[in-house]
Amino acid sequence: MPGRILIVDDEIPVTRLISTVLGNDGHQTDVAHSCHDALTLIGQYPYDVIFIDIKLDRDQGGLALLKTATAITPTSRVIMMTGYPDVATATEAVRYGAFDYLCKPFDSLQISSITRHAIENRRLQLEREQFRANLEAINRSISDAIIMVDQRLQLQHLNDAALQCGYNPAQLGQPLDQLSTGCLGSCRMALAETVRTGQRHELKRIECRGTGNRTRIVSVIATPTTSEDGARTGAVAVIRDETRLDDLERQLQQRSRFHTIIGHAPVMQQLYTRIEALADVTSTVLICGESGTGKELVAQALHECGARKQKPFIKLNCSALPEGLLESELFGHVRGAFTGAIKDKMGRFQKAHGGTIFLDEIGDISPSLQIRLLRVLQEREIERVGDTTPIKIDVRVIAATHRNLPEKVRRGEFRQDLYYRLNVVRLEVPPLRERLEDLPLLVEHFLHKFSHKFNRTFSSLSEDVLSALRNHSWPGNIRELEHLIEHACILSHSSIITSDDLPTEFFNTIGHRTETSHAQQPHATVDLQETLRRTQGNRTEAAKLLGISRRTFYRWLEQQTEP
Ligand SMILES: Nc1ncnc2c1ncn2[C@@H]1O[C@H](COP(=O)(O)OP(=O)(O)OP(=O)(O)O)[C@@H](O)[C@H]1O
Repeated sequence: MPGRILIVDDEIPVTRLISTVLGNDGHQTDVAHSCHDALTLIGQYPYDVIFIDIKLDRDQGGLALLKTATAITPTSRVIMMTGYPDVATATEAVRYGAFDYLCKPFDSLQISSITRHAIENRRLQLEREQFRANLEAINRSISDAIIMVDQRLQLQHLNDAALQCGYNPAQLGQPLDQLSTGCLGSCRMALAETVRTGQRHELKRIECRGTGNRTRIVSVIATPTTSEDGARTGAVAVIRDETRLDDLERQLQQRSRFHTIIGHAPVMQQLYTRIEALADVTSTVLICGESGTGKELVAQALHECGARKQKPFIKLNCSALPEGLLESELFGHVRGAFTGAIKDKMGRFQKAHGGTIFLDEIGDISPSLQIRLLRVLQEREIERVGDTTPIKIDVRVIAATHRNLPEKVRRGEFRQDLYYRLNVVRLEVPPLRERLEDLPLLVEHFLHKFSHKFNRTFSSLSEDVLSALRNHSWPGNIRELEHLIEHACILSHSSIITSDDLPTEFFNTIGHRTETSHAQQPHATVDLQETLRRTQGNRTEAAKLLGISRRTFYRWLEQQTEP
């Protein structure tokens, strides 16, 4: 490989010889006969090789030039020449950075060979440096943290991203087990494991507490490193921040519907997870929650999720029937058991055999029925009314109540032993006011439902209605919302539900704090007559102009015209 070479010697025959030989080898050569000339040339061009005579300028001037030249152009390979070789000078020259040493007299073969080696050596060094620079650029630019250790588990390398994981360059050379990054150090454990076993070690989606207060989700892959001859040299860990991916996946996994239950609020996600976990648990489940929160839907989902889903799901509202009738509904009766029992009747427990029975409003059953139910739950067998023959049943019992059962137990109105039997597993269904973020989703669901039912299209709610809904306290929960939307759909003349379509009572309910609460009273500064004049008597336009509903406008108008 041809190079550019400087030959520095005050002996003209020497410079001529070298120049001729190297010129013949295809190199480009420059010659200097003094230190001064040499430095001028070195300052202009980074030579591949520089030949310097040690005795330059009739002194040891060559060594001084060597020092200066290697400082100016550190990658140039300097070959020292002397006619009086001795070990001390050679050692000194190498110490100052000379690449090699040539003793006079030398022949053309020696010149060619030493130059070739020097150029090759320089090329390799430059290549290595370029490689290192590239590697560093890559290291800096990638967002994955990279941590390298040697076989003794001493920290060898960190990239910029590793600083985010709590490492810092001052720790280089320190043993891993003495490093503190303010976390559990899972990545260090992975590295140690890889060094110990020589195997790749992977940790998926673990928490990384690194710097700052933000906990990140990261994946770690530790891989063994080896030298060229295959000997193990340590391990490298790549730590990838997957927080965003994890968040997105979590969002994707968040369900806005579970069986027939609508809702994507975090409390609902927890509920869905619990329902799934309980799907095949045979223990009694007690579903608690205010009226209208969807307890029945939860019971249904529990049944649908489990292995019994092909079998019957039988429900019974325990507060809907008088005691005698309820008893016969639950357990069945035989002909003649009581007046009017003209034939045998199968009870709901028997009908639910193999499946699930859902006992709604369990808190309302009478004390005598409580005893009978307790026995059924304990013995898993029933006796029909008017018959003492026990009948085995295989039924999963799900009960629900909107009442405070512990309070009823405390007051002696509900048997404690039955409460414990029912309360083996308990599910709480949150009230709507605790998951108002689900309002738009529920509204959309019901608009869709009533579009279907009334064979019309209800697409949305006006902004003021939506904000009124958000400010309502929802004592009747989702049932109340469902009825409200149904009412509005019936009254609505368009596909958009406005506040005119809502029942007046809705605006009078406690907890309502919206436009309508300020709409109860016309603001003193609002001149309705003036607004009407501006809209040429058009009341709808006037209401719009004031940003209130038409109905509110009428009410204000009435109030302002009252004597
Ligand atoms: N999450 C929900 N998604 C869709 N509809 C719901 C939801 N929760 C309740 N509903 C609807 O609201 C109404 C009342 O629900 P459900 O009967 O399940 O409530 P509940 O808690 O059992 O009431 P109660 O205590 O009065 O028996 C039903 O029409 C039901 O479809």
